[in-house]
Amino acid sequence: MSIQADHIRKQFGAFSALNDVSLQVPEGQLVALLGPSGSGKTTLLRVIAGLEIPDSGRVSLAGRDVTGAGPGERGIGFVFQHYALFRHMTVAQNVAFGLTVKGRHERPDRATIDAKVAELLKLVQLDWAAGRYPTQLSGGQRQRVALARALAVGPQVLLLDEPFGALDAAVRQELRDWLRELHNEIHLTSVFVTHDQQEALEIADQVVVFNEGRIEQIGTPDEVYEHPATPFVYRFLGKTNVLRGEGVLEYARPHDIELSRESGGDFRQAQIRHVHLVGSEARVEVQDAGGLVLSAEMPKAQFRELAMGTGEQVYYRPRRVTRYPAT
Ligand SMILES: Nc1ncnc2c1ncn2[C@@H]1O[C@H](COP(=O)(O)OP(=O)(O)OP(=O)(O)O)[C@@H](O)[C@H]1O
Repeated sequence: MSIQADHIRKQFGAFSALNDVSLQVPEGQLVALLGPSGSGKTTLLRVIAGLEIPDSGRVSLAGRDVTGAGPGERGIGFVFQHYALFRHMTVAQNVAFGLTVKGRHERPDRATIDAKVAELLKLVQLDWAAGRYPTQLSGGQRQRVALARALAVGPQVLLLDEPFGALDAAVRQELRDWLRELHNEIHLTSVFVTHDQQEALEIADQVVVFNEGRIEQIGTPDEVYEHPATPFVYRFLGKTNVLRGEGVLEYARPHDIELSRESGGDFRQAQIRHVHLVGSEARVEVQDAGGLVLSAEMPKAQFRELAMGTGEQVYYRPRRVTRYPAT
């Protein structure tokens, strides 16, 4: 089911949480709402879900205006950061919950529910855990149960609010890859909120970048990363070297700062201030004669070839510079 939000405004008292936000999610896409804390991502998700009524604007699902419809009438599944599983129910009972509480006429029979639960647990790779209780599972496993539970009622749209926010880095990465694969399999129109750039860039079809209740840019991960529309998007999506901060703004990514032992061409002289070796990367901080401090990143092997260390003279050149008019 496609989602369309048109000119949404939402105030909380004098505070403008959403300020004329418009967004289109084509059927079957996985879209990330990305932005700093308080920028309005969750509010938009709640407006789409019908948990929050916008002051003005329109929400349509599959072309049908649902602005005034309650959450129950929208065919939406939810997964939140804090997996609200029922502790006294097994995994299978948790997944079955949405089906068992349906009205008598809509409720499938027991055998159909059992078959659906088995199918969903297989989908989230937890068929072995059907009889366990939530406390006997890891955080990542619980989040997969929450997802299976959301899918059980056959939603047309899935909304995820920081679904992996409470988990540690390795589990996050694993669930991220897994969610992308799951999405490739079931193609359910999905919107997820995150403040993690990497997460958005890695798994979304489209990334929507929020800032202070407005959308700064919408594009594929490659579009927003390679061609950030505004200085805010550039800075939010990765480490930024500010080559010039007045008049015209000039930014460069650390991996676009080239270092050399040799002078010449457009290389400028600098001194190495720090070297951090992190995993397979070398992060090198240099300071040039004008006092400008820059961060350069390269594969460790490449840095070793330079055979240089802290305090030594080096030459640098930004390979790629992005310019914005100063506002
Ligand atoms: N019910 C409410 N009453 C008053 N203010 C609210 C309410 N809900 C949200 N806000 C405010 O609206 C702003 C946007 O909140 P929202 O939750 O949409 O941000 P977010 O981008 O999802 O941030 P986070 O990543 O921290 O969840 C915040 O400043 C928040 O304090």
